[in-house]
Amino acid sequence: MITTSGLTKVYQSRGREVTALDGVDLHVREGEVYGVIGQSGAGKSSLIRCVNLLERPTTGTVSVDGVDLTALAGRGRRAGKELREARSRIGMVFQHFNLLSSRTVQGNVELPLEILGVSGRERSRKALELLDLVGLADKAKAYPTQLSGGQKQRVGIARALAGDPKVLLSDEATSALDPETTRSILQLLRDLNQQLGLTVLLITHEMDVVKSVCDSAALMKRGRIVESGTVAELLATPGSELAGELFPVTGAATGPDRTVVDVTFHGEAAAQPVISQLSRTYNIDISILGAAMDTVAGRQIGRMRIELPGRFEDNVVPVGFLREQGLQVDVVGEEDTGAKADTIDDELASLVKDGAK
Ligand SMILES: Nc1ncnc2c1ncn2[C@@H]1O[C@H](COP(=O)(O)OP(=O)(O)OP(=O)(O)O)[C@@H](O)[C@H]1O
Repeated sequence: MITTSGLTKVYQSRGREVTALDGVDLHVREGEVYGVIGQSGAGKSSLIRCVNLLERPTTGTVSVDGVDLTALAGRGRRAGKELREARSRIGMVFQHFNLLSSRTVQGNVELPLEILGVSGRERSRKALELLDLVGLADKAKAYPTQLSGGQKQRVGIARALAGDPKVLLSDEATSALDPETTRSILQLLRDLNQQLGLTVLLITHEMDVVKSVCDSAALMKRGRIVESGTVAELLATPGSELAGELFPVTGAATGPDRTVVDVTFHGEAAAQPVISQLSRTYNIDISILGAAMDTVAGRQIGRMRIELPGRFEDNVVPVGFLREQGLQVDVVGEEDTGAKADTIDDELASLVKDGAK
């Protein structure tokens, strides 16, 4: 739904060049909620502003719903109209809401419809329908100053939906809100994503935002995307910084001759009682050193750091059992996990053969 290829943005600032985007390739699938996370100055705002061409990229292309927006830009009056039309199908939600204080709530939602030339009656019908959708049907005649931050953002979202967009861009939409209001706005974005099939690209500096609503995420640093994928893919990537931050687990071995293992659960495996099965099958005591279980984008997912008695060599079979259950297992402190994994497979194979004999 959204693709950027080799996107760069270089600003000229007081006689020197600032590279805000340095070759960004982004792929957002239709119907997903995609989060771009990064620290201040990483280039997130520049990226989102280049996606709807509020900011013209220095090089590279942006296409949204199959339309190459960069090709539409700067081709005289007619192309300008095409670009405006394409933009009207991309909704945008801002951190500070950007509502007009002189207009009522309904008037704010009607504004983009006025620009699109929609008739008065139809504008009013559409605005009231959208206000109902975001849970503000009773605030149509209120003014922005009479609303809470969360309500203002709901108006901002209703306004962003006025042009029936297929894509919603969210620029730190919850950064100015308290945690509870943040949750309700994120839930609204998720509901709209599901009810309307809306594709949502959001930028944030808060990992909790990614955790609670995103299907996929990308980590930005110094104008580049350094990691990206679905949450499940990220969790399955050993050493992924995003996965580590989404599911931080800590805890050190409680003594010598212990094996510490990080187990990541997702998909069907998350619902199975694997730890108790492991304990019963091999008659071993298992200590949980740390855990982070959560529902991410509606799926149960998590990570647990457990400790098994004995050295790694003594735990080859239990570790193999966990892997057989479809879990991702990383042995903490084992340097060459790839080689170890092969060793485990070989040893398991020979154990199975021995058993058959
Ligand atoms: N209009 C501009 N002129 C000059 N430099 C700019 C401009 N806009 C952004 N920059 C610079 O580009 C870099 C990336 O900024 P950007 O706002 O995209 O990052 P960000 O990740 O969104 O940060 P924040 O979360 O603080 O908004 C920064 O070094 C910033 O100073």
